[in-house]
Order: sequence, then structure tokens, then C-alpha cells
Amino acid sequence: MAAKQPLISVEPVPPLACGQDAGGVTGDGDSGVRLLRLNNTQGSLNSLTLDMAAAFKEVADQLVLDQGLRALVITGEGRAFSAGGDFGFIEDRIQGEVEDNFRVLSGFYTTFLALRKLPVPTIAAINGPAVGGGMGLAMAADMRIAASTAKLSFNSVKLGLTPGMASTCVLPAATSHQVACRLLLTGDLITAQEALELGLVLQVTEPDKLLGAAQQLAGRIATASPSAVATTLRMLRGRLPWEQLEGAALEEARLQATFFKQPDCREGVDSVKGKRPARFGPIERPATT
Ligand SMILES: C/C=C/C(=O)SCCNC(=O)CCNC(=O)[C@H](O)C(C)(C)COP(=O)(O)OP(=O)(O)OC[C@H]1O[C@@H](n2cnc3c(N)ncnc32)[C@H](O)[C@@H]1OP(=O)(O)O
Repeated sequence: MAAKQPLISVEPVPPLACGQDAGGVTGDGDSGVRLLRLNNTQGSLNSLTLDMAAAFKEVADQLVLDQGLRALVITGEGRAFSAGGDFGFIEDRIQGEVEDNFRVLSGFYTTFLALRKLPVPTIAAINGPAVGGGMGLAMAADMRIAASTAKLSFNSVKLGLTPGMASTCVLPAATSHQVACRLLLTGDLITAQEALELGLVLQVTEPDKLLGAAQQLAGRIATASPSAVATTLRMLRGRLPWEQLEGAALEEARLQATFFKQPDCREGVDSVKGKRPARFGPIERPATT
């Protein structure tokens, strides 16, 4: 019987694929670049589950101990980057109690956001749809490159939900207040080209050139002085400190925990799954908003 693929895998990238010579950055063939793949492809487009979160944490913990690591590329296996929260996970939150939802969502979001705590620059190679929490994960990376065929969306309002994964904090910081408003208040699914114009991604490539472009960018970072890169990164990330990101993630988790229980969420999820327009009710928000 074939071995089951891990939900998240990490592999070293050969120096030549990173634009380095065969010796890599250390002379012994290590490029310093690793490739992390989301691998929940069984009909669900790398959707995010609690098992994915646990696998992500395990891999992140190992990466912190990797002394040779200098830059990380993160991508999705198959045709998607990530379709965000798995429908099953979302259904569990609709059925769940508010306090339990808060506890689960807090852990879920802070686990994926911890990408921002890895000690090296991270690059999301967005190979296909990146939606909801999947887009939030891409935004947790320091840089993003997208395939021309990728589609991106922060679609929570279409699900009758408020955003998660600290999107209300990360997105305006990465772009602007008005771009964040446009994307988070409409849930529009935008093309890679539009994402480039809005400053969400650095570059758009042909699909078969995506990994190469991301690995070459990572390879150039890996070739620079590791201590200068580490300190520069610490300064850059410090403009949006972890405490602020975590605070936003917890606040969003608190609100989402209640919105999952509202009729709009049931309608929103059914409409997205059924690929039909939603018919939302009048304003019916919890007192906490
Ligand atoms: C707590 C977390 C919160 C959040 O993250 S909220 C966001 C939750 N995610 C979503 O709402 C995304 C829903 N999915 C979509 O909008 C679309 O899909 C995409 C834009 C991502 C891709 O569209 P297309 O390329 O046309 O593919 P397809 O035919 O819609 O989907 C292919 C298969 O993938 C399954 N799938 C899609 N998204 C999810 C998901 N989030 N969880 C589980 N499965 C998913 C579908 O059902 C279908 O399956 P089958 O081929 O068996 O019909």
C-alpha cells in the first residue's frame, strides 16, 4: 500500500534551482532554501483543518531548529494554494458553542500566523486559488508571488462571517486602508494581475515559472549575509509586532466565534458551496460588534 502523504511537507531546494552554484551557500550543496508544501488535496484544494494546523505547527517547530535554513518558500500541492477553512471545520464551528469556537479558532489562526515568527524570510508561491484563511496564510508570508492563473479572495463576508487570521491588521499594513476595505468588504475574487496592481503580490509569472521565480528570490536572500538578513528582517517585521498580530487574531476569533452562530453564516456557507447568490437577512449582529 502506498505511504500516506504528510499534510505538510518540507524539502530542501537544490542550489541550481535557486540560481546558486552547485555548492550552494555553504559549499556542501545546501542552498539554505526549503520548500514547504500544503498537501491536503483529496478533493478539497488544500483546505485548512485542525489536522493541517497540527502538522503545520510540527513542521514550523522543526524549521526553527534547522541551522542551515536561510529562506522558506511555501506553496500548495496540486492546483490550489489553499481554499481556506475546510467546509467540515466550518460546519463544526456552526454547530459548536461560542466559547469552544473561540478557543479552537484562536489556536487555529495563531498556529498558521506563526509563519511570521520563523527566523528567516518567507515567500508564498501562490499556485492557484487562495481564499479566506488560505489567503490569510499567504499574507502571513513576508513576500508573495502568484501564478497568472491564481485567484485570490478574502471571502468571509460572502460566508456571513467577519475575517480571521489577523486579516484586518495584516492586509491594511501590507497594502492600504482602502485596498483592505475593498477586499474585505466585498469578498471579491480577484485575478493575480489585479493582486499585483493592488500591491498584494510582488510578481506574477506563468504557472510553470512560479516555483522557479520564488526559489530564485529565496536563493538570492540565502546568498546574502545571514546575520544582516536576520537583523533586517527583525526590524522590518517589528513595524507590525507579533503582539499586535496576535491581538488582532484573537479579537477576530472572538467575533467570528459568534458570527458562526448567526443565520447569515448558514446561508453564506450554503450559497458558497452551492455556487449561488446568497440571500442575507437584515442586520442581525451580536451585541459585541
Ligand atoms: C475558519 C476559517 C475560515 C475561512 O477560511 S473562510 C473561507 C472558507 N473557504 C471558502 O469559502 C472557499 C470555498 N471554495 C471556493 O470558493 C472555490 O472552491 C475556489 C474559489 C477555492 C475554487 O473554485 P474552483 O476552482 O471552481 O473549484 P471548485 O469546483 O469550487 O472546488 C473543487 C472541489 O474542492 C472543494 N472545496 C472547495 N473549497 C473547499 C473548502 N474550503 N473545504 C472543503 N472542500 C472545498 C469543492 O467542494 C469541490 O469538491 P468536489 O469536486 O467534490 O465537488
